[in-house]
Amino acid sequence: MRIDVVTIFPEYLAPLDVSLIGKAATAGILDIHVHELRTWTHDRHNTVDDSPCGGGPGMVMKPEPWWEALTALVPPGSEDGARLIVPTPSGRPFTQRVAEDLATASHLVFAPARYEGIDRRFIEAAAERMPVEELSIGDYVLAGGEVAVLVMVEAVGRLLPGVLGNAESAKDDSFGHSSQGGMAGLLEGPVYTKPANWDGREVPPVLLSGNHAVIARWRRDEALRRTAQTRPDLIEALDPAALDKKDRAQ
Ligand SMILES: COC(=O)c1ccnc(N)c1
Repeated sequence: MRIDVVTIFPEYLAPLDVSLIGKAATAGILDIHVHELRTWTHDRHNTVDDSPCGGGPGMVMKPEPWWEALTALVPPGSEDGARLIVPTPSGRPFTQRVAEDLATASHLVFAPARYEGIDRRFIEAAAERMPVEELSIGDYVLAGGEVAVLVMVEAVGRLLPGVLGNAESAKDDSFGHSSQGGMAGLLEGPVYTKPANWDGREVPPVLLSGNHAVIARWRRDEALRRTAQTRPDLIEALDPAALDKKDRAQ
């Protein structure tokens, strides 16, 4: 997968060079390129923004530099498999399922905006050439979309084959939200490791029983319990077929 990020703060994306995403890039699984938006400006001040039409506070990012950047990174005729991702608080929620969908793309271009956002006409023109996803990482406003790009690249990148070692395989995501396996759509329950007794607190005996069927049932019950307590909306969203009769009895 090729990833292009266009930003006026390239240094914000430096963390992409470390940890698993950095390893994936080194291994050639991810081909990540960060670009300075001002590369595609031509005036003396490298202007990327201007005052909002119709008045109002702040500044709006001009469409021209973004359009030139997108055209350079996705030349006409090479749109197949390319998707433009625009991080914005007014986008649809970025979820594990969205990450799994984006992981199927061959080319992602991220357009993190600063200020009050990007002139709408850029989004509309881009949507005539390739799928455009306006995505939010949560219900809060950031100074810029770069942090959201880091979140999305990590969530998507870790799903690509070969990025995670077997030990951390994404198909058994241990922090919930995986849409695979028996925990599909549930939050993960509590996890434990050695010692069996710490601070006078015992590991649940079932986990030491060696009975894998009973352990799997206990883990699913705990996942259901935590999901019902923390995110009852996820229970509502569950496919009824995914709940067996024991679940329904709960
Ligand atoms: C400027 O971008 C944001 O403020 C932003 C982007 C993505 N998700 C959010 N919740 C905020």
